[in-house]
Amino acid sequence: MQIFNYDNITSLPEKTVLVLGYFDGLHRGHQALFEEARKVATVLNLKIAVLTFPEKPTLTFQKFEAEMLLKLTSDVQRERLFEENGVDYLVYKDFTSKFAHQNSSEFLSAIRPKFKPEVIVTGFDYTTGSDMVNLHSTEDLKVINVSEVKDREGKISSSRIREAIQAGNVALANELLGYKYEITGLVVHGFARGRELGYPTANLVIKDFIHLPAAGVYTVDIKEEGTWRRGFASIGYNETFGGKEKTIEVHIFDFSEEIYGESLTVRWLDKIRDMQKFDGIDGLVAQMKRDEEKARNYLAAE
Ligand SMILES: Cc1cc2nc3c(=O)[nH]c(=O)nc-3n(C[C@H](O)[C@H](O)[C@H](O)COP(=O)(O)O)c2cc1C
Ligand SMILES: Nc1ncnc2c1ncn2[C@@H]1O[C@H](COP(=O)(O)OP(=O)(O)O)[C@@H](O)[C@H]1O
Repeated sequence: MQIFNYDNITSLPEKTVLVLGYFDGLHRGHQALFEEARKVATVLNLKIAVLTFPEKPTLTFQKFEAEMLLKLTSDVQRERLFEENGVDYLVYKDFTSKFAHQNSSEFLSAIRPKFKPEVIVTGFDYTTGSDMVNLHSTEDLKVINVSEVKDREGKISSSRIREAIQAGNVALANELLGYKYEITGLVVHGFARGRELGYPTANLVIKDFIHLPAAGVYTVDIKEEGTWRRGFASIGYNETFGGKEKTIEVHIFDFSEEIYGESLTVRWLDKIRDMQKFDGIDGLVAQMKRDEEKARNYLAAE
C-alpha cells in the first residue's frame, strides 16, 4: 500500500476503483465496501484507492469537544486495516472548510484527474459535496452504492460500536467490528503494589486518541514483544487504595519480566465485572483469583 497526501498528487500511478469515506474502525459495514471494491478491481484490473481524512469531518462543522478526536483505532492500526482490506493507494486529505464548501460537481472535477477512477464505491447513505449529493452512475463513471450491513439490532455503525465500548460491552463491539478491539499503550511505573498482591500489573499510558472501554475488569490478550499472551486488565480508580487517577493496568499470565518502556497491544475480549471497593487486600486478591479463572477459561470465538 502506498500513502499519499491529496494536496501533493496530480495523479495516482494507475487507474482506480475509488472508495470514499471516513471509516472509523473499519467495521463489518465498511469491510463490505472494500469487498465490493476488490471484486471490481479484479474484473477491471484496477488499483483500489481510498480518499479519507486524518480526523473526523464533524470537527469542521461542530463546536469542538475533546471527544471528537477519539477514534476506534489508532492511526497506525487504521492504516494496517486499510492494507488488510486490499487498499493499494491510501490518500489523506485534511477535511478543511474549503474542501467542504465544494459542491459535488466541483468535488468530482477535483478528484477525477487525481484518482483516475473508473468506478466509485460508497456506502448507500454517503453524501458528497456541500450540496450533499448521493453519487450515482453517469455515462463515463460508474458508482456503486453498497447497501447497509445489518445484524439483529439494525445497521452496523461506528456509533453503535462506540456506545458498546463506552458501556463496557467489548464482546458486542468485537462482533460488530469483525475483529478484536485493541489499544496500544506504553508501560510506565505505578505504585509498585501489584507485585505485593501477587499480580504485578503493567500500568499503561495511552498516547492515541482512542475510546477506552468503561471502567471494569476484562479478559484480554496482550501482545508483548511480538507474542500474544492471555491476561486480565482493570480500568478504573483502584478505589480499594483510594486511587485518585484512572489507571489502565494489565497482568499477563505465566509471565514474569520487567517490561517498563515497552509498548503493549491489548485486545479486549470480554468484561468480567465492575470495579469494586474492597475492605482490604485479602478480599481484592480472592476476587482476582476468581477473575483469573474466568479469564484463563475464556475461549475467544474467532
Ligand atoms: C484483573 C484486575 C482486577 C482489579 N480489580 C480491582 C478492584 O475491583 N478494585 C480495586 O480497587 N482495584 C482493582 N485492581 C487494581 C489493583 O488495585 C491494582 O492493580 C493494584 O493497586 C496495583 O497497582 P500498581 O500497578 O499501581 O502497583 C484490579 C487489577 C487487576 C489487574
Ligand atoms: N505477569 C506480569 N504482567 C505484567 N507486568 C509484569 C508481570 N511480571 C512482571 N511484570 C513487571 O512488573 C511491573 C508491575 O509491577 P507492579 O508491582 O504492579 O508495579 P507498578 O506499580 O510499577 O506497575 C510491570 O510494569 C512489569 O515490568
